[in-house]
Amino acid sequence: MSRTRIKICGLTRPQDVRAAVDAGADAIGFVLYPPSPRHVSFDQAAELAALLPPFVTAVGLFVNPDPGFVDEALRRVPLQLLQFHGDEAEADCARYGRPWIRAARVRAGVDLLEFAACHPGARGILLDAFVEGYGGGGKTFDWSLIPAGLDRPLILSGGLDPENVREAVRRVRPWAVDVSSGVEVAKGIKDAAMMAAFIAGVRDADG
Ligand SMILES: O=C(O)c1ccccc1NCC(=O)[C@H](O)[C@H](O)COP(=O)(O)O
Repeated sequence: MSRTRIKICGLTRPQDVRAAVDAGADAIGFVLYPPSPRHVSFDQAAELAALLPPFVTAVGLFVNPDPGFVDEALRRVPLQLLQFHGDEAEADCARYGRPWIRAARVRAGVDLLEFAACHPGARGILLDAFVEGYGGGGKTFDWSLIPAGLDRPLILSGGLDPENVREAVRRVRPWAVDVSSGVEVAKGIKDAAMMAAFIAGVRDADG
């Protein structure tokens, strides 16, 4: 069984990027969505992404972006993966010719298999809670709503933290987990000990 990959999202400080990498994160998410309190500018994101060693993925996070905004981000920030977290259709994501993951905000009545079918080009589907402001809400969703038979990597997100991540991994067995609020002392300010505890919990659940 392959180990669960780990994305930590919403980093804004170099020391937090270094701590996340040292703790074993596989991917680092940069919020390129100005309304978010975790938003970073292209220059900030470029500085932070430059700290990533080989084999740690820089993820650019967008919410319903104008195409020109993403084009400029791709010119100025060394991103290996795009994450679309709004209401984007397949074509809105595919137009950049870069690998992407597509977030689904989960609540009762959302057909996740249909959602995935509407996003055939997405490398993975990130399942997040349905929160105000699109994401980063620190809220879990009912994991029993996750259907069997998703045809590509599932990234479990939404309200994960060092205390619940073992149960999350053991129950859902996702390809990856994603966390933001659960390893923070304030929005955008990550805590090294909390990140290390989160990753240790994932490794513990992987066995
Ligand atoms: O992090 C944000 O501020 C954010 C704002 C708007 C859309 C998405 C956002 N984050 C996307 C992520 O991938 C978060 O890690 C995910 O929503 C989980 O957040 P949390 O529940 O706080 O762990």
